[in-house]
Amino acid sequence: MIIGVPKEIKNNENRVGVTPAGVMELVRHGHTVFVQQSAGLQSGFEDDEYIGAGAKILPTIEEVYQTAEMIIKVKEPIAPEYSLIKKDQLLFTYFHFASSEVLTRAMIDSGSVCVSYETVEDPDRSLPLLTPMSEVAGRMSIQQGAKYLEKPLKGRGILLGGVPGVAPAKVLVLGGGVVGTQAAKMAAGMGADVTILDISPKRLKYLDDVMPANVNTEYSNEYTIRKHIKTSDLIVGGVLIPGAKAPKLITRDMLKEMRPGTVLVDVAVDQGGCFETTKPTTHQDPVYIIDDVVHYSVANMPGAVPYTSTMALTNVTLPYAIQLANKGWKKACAENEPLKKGLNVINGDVVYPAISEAFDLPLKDVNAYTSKLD
Ligand SMILES: NC(=O)C1=CN([C@@H]2O[C@H](COP(=O)(O)OP(=O)(O)OC[C@H]3O[C@@H](n4cnc5c(N)ncnc54)[C@H](O)[C@@H]3O)[C@@H](O)[C@H]2O)C=CC1
Ligand SMILES: CC(=O)C(=O)O
Ligand SMILES: [Mg+2]
Repeated sequence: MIIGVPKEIKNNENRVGVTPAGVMELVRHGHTVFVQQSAGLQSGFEDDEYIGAGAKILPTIEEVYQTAEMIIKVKEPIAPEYSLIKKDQLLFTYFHFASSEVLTRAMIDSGSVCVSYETVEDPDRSLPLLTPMSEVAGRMSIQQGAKYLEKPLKGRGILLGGVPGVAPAKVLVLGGGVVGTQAAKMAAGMGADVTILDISPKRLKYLDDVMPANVNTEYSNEYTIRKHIKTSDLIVGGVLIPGAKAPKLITRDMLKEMRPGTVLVDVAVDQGGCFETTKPTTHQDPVYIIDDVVHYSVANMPGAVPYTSTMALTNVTLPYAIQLANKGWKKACAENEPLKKGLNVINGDVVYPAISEAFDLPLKDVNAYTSKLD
């Protein structure tokens, strides 16, 4: 198969879809890989390293999309990329469709086949291609939160760990999945007083067993959220209903209950955000303030630490990319149930229920495609 790896063009998106090691594996399986010039530079990979691994370099993004049967990238295509996508082209990347009707309709209109990293789902309901980036973003949420709590950056001016004789900051984590667990671990390590809320009793039990003594767990509901926000200094949003719009757990009126300088980090922004006042921001301009509450809602947090993130992402995506390239998407998905869950849009049809629900679009049975092998 002819594979294309474009350079990411989203603001401060410094990751790349395939590393030179990944190129070498794909080439070894008999595929041809075209990498856009300087696509890996921000992640520490020079063009020469890709050439050494067997890639061919193309100077422009247009040529990459024009040449490739399958595109492997990191973030969802943004407006300037829409017209580059060809009918029947296979796109393997994050899409987060439920947060953008414009993107959903653009991919429907393109006639392409969209396999979303974030909805590939193992039988235990874990999301293997989202997990490493959630680990990065969860850890980063505390780093960013601690920074924006500083007074010159308009935060409350409190140190997460406090000092001897002065109480630490309170950190509230909504959702105890991958993001929430990593956030809680980091905040606890810095000495904060941490509370994790989740709706899964099984998850709460697990967290209670593994977390240190300065982390408490509570069942998530509006009552508990309203109680905690009054005294929390940093609130991290990490809830997820796979493929769907995030539930709005903190509503606009609740901001008035918070103390001035409270910091909200909405990691769930890529699925629409779990705070009503969330709107996506960029690494260039990451925060805004409403009712004296600082909002941080960067939709591609791992893009700021590409040395860590590109390796972590491609470690997990490559085995699936190889299957897609070796067998073609129909056979690969027919033979691999977790990968089949990644199919979101096929040749103009939405095949993932939560996306059809989000925008009231007709849903086509994915098996209508994968059971008919050419
Ligand atoms: N902004 C960014 O750069 C990044 C964003 N993300 C996003 O972070 C979000 C979380 O991802 P993961 O932690 O991997 O998901 P996950 O599936 O591991 O965890 C989600 C947790 O939310 C819980 N939950 C669901 N409804 C809830 C409610 N009403 N109250 C409390 N908890 C609730 C679930 O029980 C689950 O434990 C996703 O939207 C993901 O796309 C992930 C990586 C980077
Ligand atoms: C998951 C996601 O949105 C990211 O890694 O940017
Ligand atoms: Mg207020």
